[in-house]
Amino acid sequence: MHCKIAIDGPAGSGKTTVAKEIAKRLGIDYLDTGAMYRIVGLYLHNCGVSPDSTEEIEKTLSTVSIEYKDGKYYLNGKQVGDEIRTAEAGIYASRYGANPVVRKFLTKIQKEICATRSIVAEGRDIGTVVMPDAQVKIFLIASPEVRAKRRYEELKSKGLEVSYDELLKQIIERDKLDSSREIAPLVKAEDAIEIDSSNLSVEDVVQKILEIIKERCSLNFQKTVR
Ligand SMILES: Nc1ncnc2c1ncn2[C@@H]1O[C@H](COP(=O)(O)OP(=O)(O)OP(=O)(O)O)[C@@H](O)[C@H]1O
Ligand SMILES: Nc1ccn([C@@H]2O[C@H](COP(=O)(O)O)[C@@H](O)[C@H]2O)c(=O)n1
Repeated sequence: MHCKIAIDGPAGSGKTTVAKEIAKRLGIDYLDTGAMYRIVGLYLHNCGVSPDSTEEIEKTLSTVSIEYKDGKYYLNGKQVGDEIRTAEAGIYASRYGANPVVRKFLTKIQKEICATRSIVAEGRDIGTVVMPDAQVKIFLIASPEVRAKRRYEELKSKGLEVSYDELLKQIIERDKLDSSREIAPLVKAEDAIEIDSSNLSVEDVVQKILEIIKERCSLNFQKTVR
């Protein structure tokens, strides 16, 4: 039986870092659904389509293909790079991600990817919409200040000129957009376990989640989990 692990939470709480590490240790696939919203948000923005124009979005997406193969994402057959990792792409993802047509388009693809394998999927609505039947649902949080500081360190380490105050403002804006939208808002699933990573190391969080997975999934841990 496949083991489905859903990790939801706000920007910068550590979902990607933790999900990737858990997938690696268990030898299963990992899906970053945020990357898919970033791809679509950036594409629609660059096409000059307004986030509110459902008809135009529908028409534009009818010629778009998003694929996921071996941990890489492809837009119309071309592999996507770091251009989706900017703060601006995150804002576009949030803005267009509130549109029902965008959510329907991406949720269908995400469900298809998750249906056929054991997987760790991370995002905002995995435990509530994409994989409501997941055996393990984690709601990973951290204070906005801690998340902004982490993002600041991360972007600085990539040589980007960033302002902590600006990042904090963007994180608070994205939190608001993600949790207040009508469709598939960022909300803790009833059966999700909340973990506050504000004062935990990455390893602490990974170990906590692996313990929960061990209890609920019959994956062969002997050979994979250290
Ligand atoms: N527990 C932690 N302690 C310290 N740093 C962390 C922790 N978890 C993640 N980080 C760091 O914080 C930054 C953001 O982490 P990550 O990208 O995994 O967050 P995220 O929740 O996926 O964010 P987003 O939703 O915006 O993609 C990364 O540089 C990561 O290394
Ligand atoms: N399942 C998801 C995942 C992401 N989003 C939106 O995309 C933005 C970027 O996500 P990151 O994880 O890369 O930060 C995010 O702020 C959400 O607005 C979503 O709606 N559903």
